[in-house]
Amino acid sequence: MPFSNNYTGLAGYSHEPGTPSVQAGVLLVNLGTPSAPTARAVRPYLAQFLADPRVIEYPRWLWWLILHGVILRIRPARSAHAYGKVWTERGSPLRFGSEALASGLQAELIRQRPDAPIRVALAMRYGEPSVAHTIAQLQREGVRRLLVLPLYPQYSATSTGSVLDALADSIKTLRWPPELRIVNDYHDDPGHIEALALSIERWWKAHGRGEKLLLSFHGIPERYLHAGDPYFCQCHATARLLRERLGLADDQLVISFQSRVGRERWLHPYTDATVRRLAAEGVRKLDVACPGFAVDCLETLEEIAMQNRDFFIDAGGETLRYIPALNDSAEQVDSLAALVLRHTQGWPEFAADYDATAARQDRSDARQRAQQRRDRPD
Ligand SMILES: C=CC1=C(C)c2cc3[nH]c(cc4nc(cc5[nH]c(cc1n2)c(C)c5CCC(=O)O)C(CCC(=O)O)=C4C)c(C)c3C=C
Ligand SMILES: [Fe+2]
Ligand SMILES: [Fe+2]
Repeated sequence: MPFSNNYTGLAGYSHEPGTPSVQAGVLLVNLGTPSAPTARAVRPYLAQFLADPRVIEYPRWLWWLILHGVILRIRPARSAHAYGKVWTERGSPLRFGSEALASGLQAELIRQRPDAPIRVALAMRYGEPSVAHTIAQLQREGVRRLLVLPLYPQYSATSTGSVLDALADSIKTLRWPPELRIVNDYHDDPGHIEALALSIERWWKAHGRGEKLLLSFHGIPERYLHAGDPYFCQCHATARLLRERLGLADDQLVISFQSRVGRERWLHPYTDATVRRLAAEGVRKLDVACPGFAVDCLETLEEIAMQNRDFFIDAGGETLRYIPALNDSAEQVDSLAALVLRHTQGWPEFAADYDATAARQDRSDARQRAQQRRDRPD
């Protein structure tokens, strides 16, 4: 199957056989998204997502019955309708946003390290291109050291932990896996906080400021917090650091959790209840940002910018303005490039005295010798 990421043809990387290979790679991983805004396409996506034991911690057989007996009969059509509202001619925002970010990061890493650039690839936890497929492709291109960077600033077992499962499964099928490093989270990375602050300030400069800033994070069942998931605390840490950096008073910034699924209690307070409460308390102009999402997606563009906007206005508010995710902005590209360079420090190709040109020649000679050995008739 051809490699489907459409930004792989960037300057500096030719994938023709016989060209010098790269040694270092970064694998960005995002959640994944359906291939079309139809119930037919949403169903297998939801089936894979919601069958993940990291996401739904219920007794397997009981959950299987509920998932296949109830949820997969109702939810695909409902979700497809929601996806239809945010779908564009470029496809799903999560997909093209993640691809644009990967492409921007690739260009920046080539700019910063022209002698030993790091190959950037994007995989999806659910759907295509899968983690396993993308790692196998990177290996064919000569990547021997790989930094895995899940696009989740805050660690949760349901999101980041699940990417680690996919990574572990992929490794099982490889005879000689690459050397691995993993970014567990970057919720308090100063460069990331600065990127968030700059992008919010840029937005305020263009549109003016609302009365309050609401930070809405994706929720998880509260039970997972009590079982030790650090996600809730990391969301609060991100929010506090951002509040301090923006110079906001305690009561100017509000935190809430969105996207609840099912009847169990999730992290509190809920976003829908919060926007209604703020309207009832007299807030007229509310700004909302979602710092837990690296790129915009259904949960920000439909749930916040449409659904919760309606809740706010129905409860007496005037305008709810959604401040876009970092997406492929220079702020995010720069902060992730810095993060990548920090996490790959000490890799031989980045040592000060490393001769990239000579090393490339060595590798290409070695590959040629290996090819000749393979071509030799036994
Ligand atoms: C911070 C990232 C995320 C966490 C944590 C997370 C937990 C989580 N999600 C569900 C169920 C659903 N999430 C859905 C969409 C969705 N979730 C995230 C991120 C996190 N989820 C993103 C980026 C998206 C958008 C995907 C897109 O295509 O744009 C959906 C699908 C949409 C729908 O049917 O509403 C479901 C379902 C659970 C149960 C959970 C933790 C237990
Ligand atoms: Fe989710
Ligand atoms: Fe949602």
